Amino acid sequence: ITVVAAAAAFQRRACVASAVHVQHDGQQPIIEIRDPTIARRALMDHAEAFSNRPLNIFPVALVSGPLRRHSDNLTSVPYGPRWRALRCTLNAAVLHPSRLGHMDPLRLEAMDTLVADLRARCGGGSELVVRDILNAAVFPLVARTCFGSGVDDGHVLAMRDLLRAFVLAVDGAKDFAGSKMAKLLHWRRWRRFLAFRGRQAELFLPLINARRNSDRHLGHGGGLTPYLDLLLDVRVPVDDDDDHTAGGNKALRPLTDDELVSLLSEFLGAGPGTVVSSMEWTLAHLVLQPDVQNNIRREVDAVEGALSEAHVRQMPYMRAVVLESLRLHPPIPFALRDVADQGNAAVVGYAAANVPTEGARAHFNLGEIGRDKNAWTDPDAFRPERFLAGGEGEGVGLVPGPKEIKMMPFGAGRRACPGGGLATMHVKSFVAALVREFEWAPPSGADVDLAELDGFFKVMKNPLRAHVTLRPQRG
Ligand code: HEM
Repeated sequence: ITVVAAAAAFQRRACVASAVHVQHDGQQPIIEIRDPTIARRALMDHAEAFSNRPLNIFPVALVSGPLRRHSDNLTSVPYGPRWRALRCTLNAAVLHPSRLGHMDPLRLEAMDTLVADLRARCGGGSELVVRDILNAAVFPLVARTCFGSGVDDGHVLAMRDLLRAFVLAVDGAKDFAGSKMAKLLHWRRWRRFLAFRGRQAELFLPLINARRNSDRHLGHGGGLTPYLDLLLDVRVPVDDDDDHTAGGNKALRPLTDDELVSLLSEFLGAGPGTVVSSMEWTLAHLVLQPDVQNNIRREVDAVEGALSEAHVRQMPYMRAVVLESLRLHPPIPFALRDVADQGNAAVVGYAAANVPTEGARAHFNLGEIGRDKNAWTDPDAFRPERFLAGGEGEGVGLVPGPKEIKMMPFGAGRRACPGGGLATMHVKSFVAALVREFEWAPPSGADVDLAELDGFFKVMKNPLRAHVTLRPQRG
């Protein structure tokens, strides 16, 4: 959640001409990188220097003072043994490719719920705004991946509402970032913002304690282990220092309640918003390009029965569509890094004497990087075919390898997003179900507006409205 929140705090900059742009946000210089070659040099060749995010990633600190480091999540923890332990835990839980199929029962249930909801709303055919409908299906899926399938609907709804309110508050927090005077002027909103932390704890701690006191090791039976269970079992180094760990001080401890709340809210914040944003952008392009929709339908209609992970994994055109959507509309606008010293600033191509860059942040502009005209022909066009065999994007994956960056919607280097496989599996599966059951067309007398809004997530400025019609029964 901190990654996406941070992105919200720093809106898209006006200057798009140069590959690197420096400005101050009132507190520290921000070096914005828009060029994939510079991004690769920093994140791959100088990975060591660009492996941490800024500590003060929110416009205001949620937990301040010495307590701050004690409530780290994976996004904020410095690169080191604790980061490694947390990242392995997340991978082991749900993100490892071998685990994606274990989520089929939960995902298929969520897809059925979504299809039933849309059927009920569209009748013979009707115009719908889809974002909230998508979110209503995706959020419970992510919440149950996190807390287990036993969490009741009321609790899921409360978490969803809290997260939604938090997103709005982060967008609003820009007004009081930075200055004490602004905090005084906006004190009501500032206090409300700080209260989120407490409300998250109130919602999560009963679930954490219930799980802690249950026989949670029984009954997974080779199925999906909730993320929370793994967090309760993990032990992290007491001393988060590579030298000490290597030197023998390998004392371990369980995670604190504060850390658990941070990690769980990171999971709930990272998943649904990004996935729904990506689904909405993808559907918008399908509405605009019926030929693309039909190509997907050919792959989807070839599947008999449930759209399992194994089936969806075998759909090259669908994969290409989702990659193209992420290239053009990365749901998180920026990847952030610390630029600890002047030397690191030189790596990204900026070390001018007139702006001290010591202690700066690097903002990798993911949208601009994905539309680089040296990497792509006609970079602003939605053309999934580029990712098929023989296309200029053949071999491009979710996260770039060390040699070349052509797009990086999930970031790059050591701190790249570990959730890409899971997220794209969700997007592909839901879109497959929606294209199988419904025809998607523009609303009558209106067009689809592809304008972007860089808020907490990069979303459609005007939420997608589509004419949705139930397809005739097949076979
Ligand atoms: C379409 C969906 C998603 C997009 C576009 C996305 C994008 C990103 C980006 C751009 C970053 C920063 C990478 C960097 O700094 O190089 C990131 C980090 C992260 N994401 Fe995602 N993400 C998505 C879904 C998810 C999901 C589903 C999860 C977890 C369930 C997740 C968990 C994380 C975590 C934990 C980090 C921090 C990793 C670290 O610092 O080691 N993300 N994500």
